[in-house]
Amino acid sequence: MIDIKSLGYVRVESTDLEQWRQFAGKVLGLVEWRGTDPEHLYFRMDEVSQRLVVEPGQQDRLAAMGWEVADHRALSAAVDHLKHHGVDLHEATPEELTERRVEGMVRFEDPFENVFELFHGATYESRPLVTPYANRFVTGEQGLGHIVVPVTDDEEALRFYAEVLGFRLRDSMRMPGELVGKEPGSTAWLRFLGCNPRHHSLAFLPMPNPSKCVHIMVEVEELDDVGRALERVRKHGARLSATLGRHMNDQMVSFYVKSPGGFDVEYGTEGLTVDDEKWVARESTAVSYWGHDFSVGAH
Ligand SMILES: Cc1ccc(O)c(O)c1CC[C@@H]1C(=O)CC[C@]2(C)C(=O)CC[C@@H]12
Ligand SMILES: [Fe+2]
Repeated sequence: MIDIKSLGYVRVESTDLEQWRQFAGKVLGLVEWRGTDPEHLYFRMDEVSQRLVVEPGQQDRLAAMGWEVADHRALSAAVDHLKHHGVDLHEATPEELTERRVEGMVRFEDPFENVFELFHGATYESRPLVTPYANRFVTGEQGLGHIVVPVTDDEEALRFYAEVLGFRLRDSMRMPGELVGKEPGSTAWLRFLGCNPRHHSLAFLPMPNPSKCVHIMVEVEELDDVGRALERVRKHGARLSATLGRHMNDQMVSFYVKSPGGFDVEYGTEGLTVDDEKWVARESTAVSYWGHDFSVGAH
């Protein structure tokens, strides 16, 4: 069994760390924090020592997603389960553990070369977080937000994430197959999966993406925090990918902005929380109730 509790951290590879420093701090309102590698950038969103890590690299892309499990027993049960399913595992080196400030970690790839890290025992800080714009992030048992990854086979993706990793299906959206290179008239599925009360922590889009990420979403407590962030997007000349809108499936009010990583960051509030005992997975028939004009991202 794998019992993933939440999306714990995101690691990004960057050709220009200064751009990420400005974007994460000034646009998103994250708090830069000292970490073990002076060449890396570390950002806090809450008490956890590092929620976003930016490492220098040859490309601008997602490096890894960190998924948190409860403790050492949960991690070793997950390792047994993954081995049983034939997943190739890399055990963290002592250096990797030190740099991530976690007690245990294993890394593996899904069938589409998306990099997953399962970890336990992250450090957390005594110093309360003071964000630059007094924005407060919704984290806790809901984790840092959600992530949408690219896949090339929507059936295999659902099998792997639900049957092997234990995510629960929360919602689906139908896309015309020809949009993603399948035969005309066929269907491709966009799936939204959860592992805690957050409506979705992981979603996939059946379309390849060189940045290895479609977007990550961070949630703030107040609509005013979203509005202020939208003003900072303009002020700092960041590119909007979609206008403000309210999603149908998780009812989140959000906008999308281009990050220096080549993928978007969705910045939202009022996301739906669900109870697995009562939840029924359905098919949403629109991206949004209103807004979310993605055509602004084309220019
Ligand atoms: C549809 C939806 C529901 C909840 C979300 O948090 C969410 O991000 C989305 C949109 C997902 C997706 C995207 O991010 C890139 C552009 C996409 C592929 C579309 O053109 C439709 C759905 C969009
Ligand atoms: Fe999203």
